[in-house]
Amino acid sequence: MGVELALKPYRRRFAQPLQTAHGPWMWREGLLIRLEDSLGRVGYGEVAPIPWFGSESVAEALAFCQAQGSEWRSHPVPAELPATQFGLESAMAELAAENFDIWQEPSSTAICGLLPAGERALAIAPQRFAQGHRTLKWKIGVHPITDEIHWLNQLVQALPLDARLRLDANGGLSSAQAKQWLVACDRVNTNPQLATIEYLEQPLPPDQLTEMTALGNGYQTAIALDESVATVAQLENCWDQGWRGVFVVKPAIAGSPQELEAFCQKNLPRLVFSSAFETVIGRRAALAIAARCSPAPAPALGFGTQGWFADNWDTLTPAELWERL
Ligand SMILES: O=C(O)CCC(=O)C1=CC=C[C@@H](O)[C@@H]1C(=O)O
Ligand SMILES: [Mg+2]
Repeated sequence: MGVELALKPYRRRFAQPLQTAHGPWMWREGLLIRLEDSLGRVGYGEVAPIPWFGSESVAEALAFCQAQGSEWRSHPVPAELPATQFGLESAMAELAAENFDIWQEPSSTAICGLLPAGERALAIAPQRFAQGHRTLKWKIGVHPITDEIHWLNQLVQALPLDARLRLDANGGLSSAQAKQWLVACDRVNTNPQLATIEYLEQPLPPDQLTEMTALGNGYQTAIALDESVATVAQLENCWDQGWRGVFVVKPAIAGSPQELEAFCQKNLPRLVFSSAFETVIGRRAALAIAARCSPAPAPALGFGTQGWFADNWDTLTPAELWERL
């Protein structure tokens, strides 16, 4: 059965640059995939790489897909192209599914609201709460640590008691700064009058797993790995090295969805699913994986990424988005 593959690269601009310890992110580049079989069934997929997390670039994904031509199904996607593995496998899964369009976007209470880095988080947090989010995520390691810890203390004073806060350092802290942050987090988490800090995400670079394990054992506040576990291979490696803290998983850059689901079902890890700032096409596939891998009660989904771009693509269906490009 012939399956035709069509590709559409895209670029979309953040309304405001996303500030993280990796630096400002202004443009999200990606690649949409459309498959159609001889029966007229269609499947969409998305390649949404994050090269600074270790994935391939859009150019590498495009070169691979174009080089395959009509033979694209006869060659396995190399492990070095995890975002391409996700995109192609998701598109094939949708093509084979009876009807992918029974789609239900999760409610805001099930989604973690994303706050801008810096002091602006103080003004945006109430808006996220008003939108229904009860878990919020704040990027740290962007401004001087004394300023950020000062803003943290203001933020938790302003949040309702049932709020949960995730702090994401994107591997940008030194060991001393990570300890400074964990002291500040434990001070909040031992005060029953304040909101809870759910975890400190990727405090150190991925090559410092031993230090992060020690931090996890030395403080009350949990540590989550993100950049350390970007692919299924890295998930398995950290698991095999004994990591039992939180695993933040971005399905769009993790590689094969089937392999990811197998890892989840085999090990039942403490998982938080996270967006790669993909479009509706990648989002639906990633959230479908999260739904299959997250036993209730699941932690809030790290998919508060809609509305961060300067376009209206988040309001479109996959077919409408494909036609728009
Ligand atoms: O995880 C979330 O809640 C939202 C997604 C998110 O924070 C990220 C997506 C992609 C790259 C990073 O800037 C960032 C992260 O590090 O988790
Ligand atoms: Mg992160």
